Formats: sequence, C-alpha cells, structure tokens
Amino acid sequence: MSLISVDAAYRLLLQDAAPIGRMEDLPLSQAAGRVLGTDIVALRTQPSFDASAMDGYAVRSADLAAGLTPLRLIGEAAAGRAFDGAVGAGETVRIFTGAPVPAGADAILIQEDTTVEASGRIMPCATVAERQHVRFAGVDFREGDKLLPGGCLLSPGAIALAASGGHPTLTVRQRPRVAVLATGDELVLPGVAPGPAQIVASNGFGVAAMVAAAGGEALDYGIAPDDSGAIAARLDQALAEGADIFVTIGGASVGDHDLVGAVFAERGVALDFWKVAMRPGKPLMAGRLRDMRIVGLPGNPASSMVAAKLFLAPLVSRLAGRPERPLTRNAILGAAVPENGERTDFVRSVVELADDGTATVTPLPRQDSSLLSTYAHAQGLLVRPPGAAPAEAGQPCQYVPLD
Ligand SMILES: Nc1nc2c(c(=O)[nH]1)N[C@H]1C(S)=C(S)[C@@H](COP(=O)(O)OP(=O)(O)OC[C@H]3O[C@@H](n4cnc5c(N)ncnc54)[C@H](O)[C@@H]3O)O[C@H]1N2
Ligand code: MOO
Repeated sequence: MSLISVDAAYRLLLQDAAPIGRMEDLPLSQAAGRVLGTDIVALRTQPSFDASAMDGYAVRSADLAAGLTPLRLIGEAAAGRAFDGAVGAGETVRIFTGAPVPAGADAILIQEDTTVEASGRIMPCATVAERQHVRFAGVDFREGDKLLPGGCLLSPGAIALAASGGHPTLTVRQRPRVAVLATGDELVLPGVAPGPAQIVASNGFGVAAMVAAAGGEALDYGIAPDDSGAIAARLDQALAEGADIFVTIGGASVGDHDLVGAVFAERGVALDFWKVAMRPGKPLMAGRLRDMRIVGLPGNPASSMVAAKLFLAPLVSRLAGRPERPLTRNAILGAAVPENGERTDFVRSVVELADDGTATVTPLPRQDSSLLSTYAHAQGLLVRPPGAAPAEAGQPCQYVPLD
C-alpha cells in the first residue's frame, strides 16, 4: 500500500464513526466527564421560595421610604428555618442568607445598614428598594425547564445543575471499550528488570491514558510476544468481549517480526489504510473486523503517542458521543523552521500562551521518534504540511494542543 495523506486517513477513519448507543445509569458522583444520554428537565423549582441573598433584616421597603424610624424585631429566619408569621408595618425579622423571606416583607436591609438599639429595636440607617437582596422563587430555573441537552459533556457545572434540579442519577452513554495490546518479545512491564536486549513497555500506558481522556474505557490486554498465534488470540478475545476498538502497539512496520498486519489479514480484517504520510507515526494502520474497529499503532514511543493523539483519540471521542472540537489551532512560530519533506511533520513543541490568547509554538530540539521525554514535555505538535517552505519566527502556523 502506498502512503495515504493525513487528511484522507482521518476522513476514512471517522466517516461512519457514530456514537455507540449503549446507555447506563450512574450516580452523580460518577458522572462527571461522561456524555449525557438524554435531555434532562428540572424536577423542582430553584429556589423554591423567595430567599434572602444577604444577612440582615426582612423589612417592608415602604416603611423605610416613609422615614428611618426604629423597627420592632419580631423573630428570626435562617437557612433551613423559616419565620412562620408575617411582617407588619413598623416590624422586622432578623434574617440570614438563604432563609425564606417572611410574608409581608419585600426587601432585605443588610445588617451593615442598621444599628441595634439598647431596647432591642432595629434602627435602619438607609432605605432599601423593593425586591432588593431577594432571590425570587424560580430565578434559577422552574420545574419542567430543560436543564441540559442530551449529548452534552457533563462538566462540573453541569453535574451541580443536575443535582440542583433533583437528579440523583443520570443516564449517560456507555464509554467505548478499547482493548489495548502491546506487542514485542523485548517488552517487560515497568518495575520488572529487563533482560539483555529487553526494554520497559511504556506506550500501552500512555495510550490507555489517552483513551480515558478521550472518553473511552481502556481494557488492558497486556503484552503479547512476537507470535502470530498469541496476537490472533488477543484479537479473538477482544471480539468475544465486545470491544469497540482493538488497538495494537508495535509490529506495524515491515520487519520480519512485525506480525500485526499479517495477523489482521489472516483474521479477515478489512484495512482502510496502512501507512500514513506523517512523521512520526507512518506505519499506522486502521480497519475493522465485523463491528469492531482496529487501530494498529507503530511501536516507536513518540510515534505511538502522536498517532494515537491524531487518530485514536478523535475516534474514541466520536464513539463516546462527545461534542466535536477542531484538532488544530492557529499560532505563531517561536523559531525558524526548515523546509519540510513529503510527509506532514508533527513537531513536538513548547507552546506559550500570551495574555491576549496568542499561542507561540517553538519546536523542542530533539525529535527522534523514540524520545518520550520530548513528547512528555511538549505542550503541542507544530503541524508542518508536506513540502512546506522554510518559515521564520513570527510567521503564522498551526498546532495540535496536547493535554
Ligand atoms: N525498513 C523499514 N524499517 C522501518 C520503517 C520502514 O518504513 N522501513 N518504519 C520505521 C518507523 S517510521 C517506525 S515508527 C517503526 C515502527 O515499527 P513497528 O510498529 O513495527 O514497531 P516495532 O518494530 O515493534 O518497535 C519499534 C520500537 O519501539 C519499541 N516499542 C514497541 N512497543 C513498545 C511499547 N509498548 N513500549 C515501548 N516501546 C515499544 C520497540 O522496542 C522498538 O524499539 O519502524 C521503523 N522501521
Ligand atoms: O514514522 Mo516513524 O513513526 O518516524 O518513527
């Protein structure tokens, strides 16, 4: 297969990626970051009574307008404890923030504008407009109002609003289930001492974290040796478990021990593409087997992370039903960059944001595709299109923000 362009590969991967339809009910405490399954309406009115917005005295504004004379204190209202009577002419009720405004009163005089006489009467030092410092019933929302639309991402604010609307649980979309399998005889888990010629497996952990950040549930399939039977067995397991996406790491290139493509072919995976005109991440492959999506990431650590960020994360996000966000942003170059070759270059870079929001993107010095230290310290990927001319510091550019 010849190299496919980044844009064409992206379109192929996402063209028919629709949100998965499975729903689940979750308590509010577990619903943050999930996608709401259905519209929700308020099950109650907020506030459900006229409430004081300040600590002070519930008064009749007309009393004060007629002249500042002492008021007779007839009781107290606090949050959670109403005053049962009514405020008559020349009377007042001590009131605290959040307490129901007693009948007869139409405003709150803040306590800073009063003095308490030795007799216990309250002397107003200022007038107050009708309705001042009163939060009227329903000012936030009323029973039956639509609070949140189905499909929205449940932000902390949305969770609080749902709680206030009287919802202890929410129906959310299930997260896409993403099986992540590292491949390679050379790999051992972090914490295990590698033998001679062995290395510590890192990519699977980074990719799983990226899946989670994109709204998916990563299933840890561990490490398979460079053995066709072992890789095929994990593919079968993913199918049997109903994974939405089966992700492999490594073995995607052309070496004698790069077996992933052969296993996919043998199992009948229909490949949408293999090898994208990008650097790093060229040997990326994608396809499908029945209802399951297949993504084969390259093994080089930075290649794995960049390919996952550009392709796997948007796919997971789409299947999760998350609102779409553009992948790239506009910026200016922080340093001169040379002419680019035939593949789109995604250059791990430092991103500085000015107070006015302008981003300046400066490539980090070392870009070898094995370097995780560069990836982990980058805040963005400068995008250099195929054949781009040399560019100077200060010229416009585009970048992909990293998390
Ligand atoms: N003759 C050619 N050789 C290579 C080509 C090519 O076009 N022709 N492409 C190169 C490019 S580009 C990449 S990227 C790599 C990717 O190849 P693979 O996907 O087959 O990756 P592996 O060979 O399995 O591993 C590459 C490298 O990464 C390490 N690795 C693998 N998995 C992990 C992991 N889970 N955690 C950490 N490190 C991992 C592995 O040990 C190797 O060092 O191929 C080039 N070769
Ligand atoms: O494209 Mo490879 O991903 O440069 O290392």
